[in-house]
Amino acid sequence: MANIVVVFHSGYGHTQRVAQFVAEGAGASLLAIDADGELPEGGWEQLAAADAIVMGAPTYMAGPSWQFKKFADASSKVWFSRGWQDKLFAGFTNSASLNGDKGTTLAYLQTLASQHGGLWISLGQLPANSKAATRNHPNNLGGSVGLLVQSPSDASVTEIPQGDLDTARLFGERVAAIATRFGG
Ligand SMILES: Cc1cc2nc3c(=O)[nH]c(=O)nc-3n(C[C@H](O)[C@H](O)[C@H](O)COP(=O)(O)O)c2cc1C
Repeated sequence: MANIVVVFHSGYGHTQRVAQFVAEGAGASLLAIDADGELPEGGWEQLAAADAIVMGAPTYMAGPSWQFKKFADASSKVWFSRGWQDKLFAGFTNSASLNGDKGTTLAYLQTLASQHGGLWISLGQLPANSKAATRNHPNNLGGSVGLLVQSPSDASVTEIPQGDLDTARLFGERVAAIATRFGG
């Protein structure tokens, strides 16, 4: 079975719930970036051993949270030694608005993976964008580069639209299937 790590930051718990669904689908371990932008002890070693790294962050002001960015900046040490070269990568973001400029966060995550010499796994799901489509349908937000999730601004962590959570689980399954194909 492939060794997949979901590394994420979540300020208020919503992105953490999404990370749990991705991890469930992928059979992955969760690695949380804390409120100071730090990994727990052994976190960097866990990432070094991973076949695939799924990166997740909430969208704050049109980009990843500063805690995620601190993690990304700290990964420059790994970048320099090409430690993540040819690993599989994927990414997700969550924000309050339907759009909310999530695209810039995903583009950032994809670019970060590319700086590390990684291979990017896209979402791989058709959008549910017909008149009949609802927020209960997978990929109702129409992502392609990665997973998009909306947590309405007044929603508790248990009120994230089910279709987005289903999208997250399916995305995790895709990452696992591809990692296995790559020999993970
Ligand atoms: C500082 C800050 C900036 C935010 N900026 C955006 C934004 O640009 N677009 C958006 O749709 N939501 C924005 N939000 C809403 C969050 O993305 C949303 O509440 C998300 O669910 C938070 O995830 P978390 O609970 O994992 O921290 C912002 C929230 C905060 C605290």
